[in-house]
Amino acid sequence: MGITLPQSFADKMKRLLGPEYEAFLASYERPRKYGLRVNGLKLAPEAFLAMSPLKDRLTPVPWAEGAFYYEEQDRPGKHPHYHAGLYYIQEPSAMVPAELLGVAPGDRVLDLCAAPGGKSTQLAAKLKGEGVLVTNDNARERTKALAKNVELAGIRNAVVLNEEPAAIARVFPEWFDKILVDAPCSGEGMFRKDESMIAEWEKHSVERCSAMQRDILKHAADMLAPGGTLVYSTCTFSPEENETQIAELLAASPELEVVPVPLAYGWAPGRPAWVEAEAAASLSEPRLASIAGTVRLWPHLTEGEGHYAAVLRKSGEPKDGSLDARSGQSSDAVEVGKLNGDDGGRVGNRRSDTGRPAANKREERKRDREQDRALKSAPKAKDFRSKAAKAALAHAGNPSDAWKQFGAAHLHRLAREGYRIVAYGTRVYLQPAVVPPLDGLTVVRPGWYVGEAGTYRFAPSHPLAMALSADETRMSLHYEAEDADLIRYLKGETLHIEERDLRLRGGAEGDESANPLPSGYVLVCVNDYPVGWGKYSGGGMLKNELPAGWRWM
Ligand SMILES: C[S@@+](CC[C@H](N)C(=O)[O-])C[C@H]1O[C@@H](n2cnc3c(N)ncnc32)[C@H](O)[C@@H]1O
Repeated sequence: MGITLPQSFADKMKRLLGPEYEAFLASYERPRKYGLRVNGLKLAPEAFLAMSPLKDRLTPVPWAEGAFYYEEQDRPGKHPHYHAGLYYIQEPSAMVPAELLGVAPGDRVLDLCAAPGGKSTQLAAKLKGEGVLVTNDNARERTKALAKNVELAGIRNAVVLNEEPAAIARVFPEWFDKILVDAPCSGEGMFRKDESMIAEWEKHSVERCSAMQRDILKHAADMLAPGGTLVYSTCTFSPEENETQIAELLAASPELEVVPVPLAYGWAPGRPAWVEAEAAASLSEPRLASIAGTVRLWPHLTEGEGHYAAVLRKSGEPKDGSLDARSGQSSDAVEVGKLNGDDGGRVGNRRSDTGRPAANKREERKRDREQDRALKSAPKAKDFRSKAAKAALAHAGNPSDAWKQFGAAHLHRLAREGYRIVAYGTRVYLQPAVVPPLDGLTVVRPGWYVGEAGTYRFAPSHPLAMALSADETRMSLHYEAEDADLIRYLKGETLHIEERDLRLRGGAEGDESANPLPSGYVLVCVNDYPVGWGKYSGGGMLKNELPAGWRWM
């Protein structure tokens, strides 16, 4: 066998599994499974299959919407479709918890232990842009990857936090319809996927993880609205982190009950008999037995790595009646706040985030300088903007106005209902209107980061580009995935374009005069899906606006 399991782990599994142990052990001889999940926020699985070079090599993961197994050599992370956020690479078993949560458009959803964001992107796709996703991780560094994945996936209705669950519970008591606790765990189910997890396991004991899980679950239960659903999941086998956690939660929260997971695809029932004695004694016989309704994914029985999941429901009816009724009113109110733990809407843009060698960064800076020089010497298009439009651009001071002016000039029928504009300094975000004040919380993203208001111009953000559709912009440029110019764009280079290739649309709110094109921001797309902004000022040269941290390396 390629993998050497820790002896104490092997002994424990042998004791737990009895005659099944040999089959379990044999699963370590088989290759791990690779999965990707099509981003339903951007396109349907059929549309993806119709254009993907992988189409004949993908086979469906039966338990997740738009999910497929791929082969190791396919390397889907190295393709323009990946840079357009058309799919997320995710281990197939890890897709189960978000499927079990039953999220529907309009729900208030919390992903409490979310980084790097695989399940958040899955949950957001189920919201279809309606309702809100609060996504959190208590590890500051990890929230950078979380925010970046939220933005790559084009999620508009997410708030990203970097907090302990107790602090979030103070702001959101009984507030969420759906909560996912994908808990930090000892990772025993991941030994085959990632051997470094074995060393991690030796560091993070089952006992230490159990204590963390108990604390997280307690606060999660406090944040669940009456009638709401909570899914608890781990990627470990140890009963202390699985069935025992659920037993303790049921004992502490009489209003929670297990919703049995239907068994299919080789999934196996949870094991009430494995609950530790003290926890078992604190439950009535039927409540203890109900833990059989939780689910175990064993690598020898199903096509994925080891996982555990439990679905729990809180008794009672949702407080304010229909979820739709609570979806919030649109508002133009501007809130000016300070971003705690601010990484400035530039997660992908900060040098320290890239983890790349200094030589690469020097090259990038050199390329940027060359690009600026080339653009300065290119012939300029006539500036057709009216005097009033130019004056309006020097808005000096109000970030909200700057955003609106940008919208009038560059966007086309962007729906804004259900969002409020929130300004943190000069940065502008659109926040789902139902979100309460986030005072006292470490906020990584208070909403959809749409751009930054400078004194004379509004710079649209990369996350704005990633969450738009081409139809919502006034100018877009479309490439096939194989086009060498597209790869050059993704590498940060200036492009030479034919003006006639720009696709133009009318002004926002019917205002065709705001900015007679072609001049200004262009949404660059692979097929119909955005990969970033370019800036066109005539002369056939498109300035590359892709932030350094988002480029193809
Ligand atoms: C299994 S990972 C989450 C994976 C993630 N759900 C995904 O699908 O990409 C568990 C996460 O919990 C975070 N975590 C650990 N303790 C936490 C706590 N007390 N509150 C919130 N998050 C915590 C860890 O930093 C880690 O990112």
